[in-house]
Amino acid sequence: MPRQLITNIGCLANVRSKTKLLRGAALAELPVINNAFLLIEDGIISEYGTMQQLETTSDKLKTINLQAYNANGATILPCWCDSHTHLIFAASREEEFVDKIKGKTYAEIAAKGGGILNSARNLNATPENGLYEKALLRLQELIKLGTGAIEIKSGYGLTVEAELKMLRVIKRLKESVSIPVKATFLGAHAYPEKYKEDHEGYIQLIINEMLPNIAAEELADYIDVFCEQGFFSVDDMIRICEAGAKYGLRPKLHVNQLNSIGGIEAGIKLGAISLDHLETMNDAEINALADSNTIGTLLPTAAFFLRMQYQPARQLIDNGCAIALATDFNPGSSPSGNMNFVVSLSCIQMKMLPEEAINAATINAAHAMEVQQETGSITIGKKANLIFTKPVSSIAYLPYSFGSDMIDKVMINGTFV
Ligand SMILES: N=CN[C@@H](CCC(=O)O)C(=O)O
Ligand SMILES: [Zn+2]
Repeated sequence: MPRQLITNIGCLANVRSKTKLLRGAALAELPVINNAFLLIEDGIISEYGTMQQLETTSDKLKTINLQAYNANGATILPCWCDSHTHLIFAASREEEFVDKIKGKTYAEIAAKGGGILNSARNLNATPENGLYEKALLRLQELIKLGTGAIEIKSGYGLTVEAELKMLRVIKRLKESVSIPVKATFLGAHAYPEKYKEDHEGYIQLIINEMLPNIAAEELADYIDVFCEQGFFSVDDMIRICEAGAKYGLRPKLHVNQLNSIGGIEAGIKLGAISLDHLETMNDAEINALADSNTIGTLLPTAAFFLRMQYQPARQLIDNGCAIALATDFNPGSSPSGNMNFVVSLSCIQMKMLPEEAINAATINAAHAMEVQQETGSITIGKKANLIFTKPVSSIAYLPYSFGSDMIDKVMINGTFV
């Protein structure tokens, strides 16, 4: 691939010489270079600076095989990293959406076989190829919306075969797209119908059947549990994560979505890389998270779609927690994988500063899926996974203009998609 020189960048945002997880006041610092250039070699960022510096130190850039692209004043930022999705599903669930409009709660819908079990029935009936085709289309659409790294969970299978099927689909996606993809095993998403009265039996199935098979095929990077009243208890979560740890799977966990039942404290003790959702947090839990190395991943579109209280982002940031933002893309509680909207919503409803939201959706989110050495900032040696915006008056215009498509082009590994 030729070397690419991008010139006349109005604002090159999130430029960092070092990769570091951000917390507290540092989350609000978004380093930028105005009137910048960027050099890409073999899809990797190799140099950047001001246009003035380019004119004075341009010897290296005068060699042959240089492809030039004039950004004409566009803002360029690293692609979004979406560190929490349920991208593999067989069918949408808009009938439940209408039921909710008519007054049913998430818990009521789940209790009568809707929700996760509805998705599991559909997924079990869908062949692997069909699931793969649908998921690939969704993923290609998300990349065009600026997503340059993604985590995808299983958890709509809930049988040995169907959980393996989902994870095999994720493995195929890893091979088909050129962005980093991480796979999380979420067999403990809900108790399936067959094990409604035998929770212990299902936990045994996860530990003794699912996990060994997943490990044998090397299908998962992480393990997840939906720790919630009516789903998996804290003790269940501990047992399942300890079993996952034997196969080297670090936890990324669903906790404190509806109720605070001890998932934060246990998740931190389990060494979770991230604790996700966090709509319901008390002061002690916020302090415990702040004192830990675990990242709190906020999923504001799930709160938006379920008409719940938003995550207490201000309190979390002001108390020193490291936070990331993600879409939670799934057919039940967040049927959108649009990170641009997540960033807007975080500013509008959770009072995050635009700089905080952009950092939480890029560099911190990259840490929440351990791709921070590959992407998440404009750093020499990282992938040229970049968002080129339409003309904007400032960085704040991006979240401010919610619902408008402000992306002009997306580049993945140095190639426009
Ligand atoms: N809360 C648990 N799991 C998903 C929702 C799953 C569903 O409703 O299908 C979530 O993260 O919101
Ligand atoms: Zn989720």
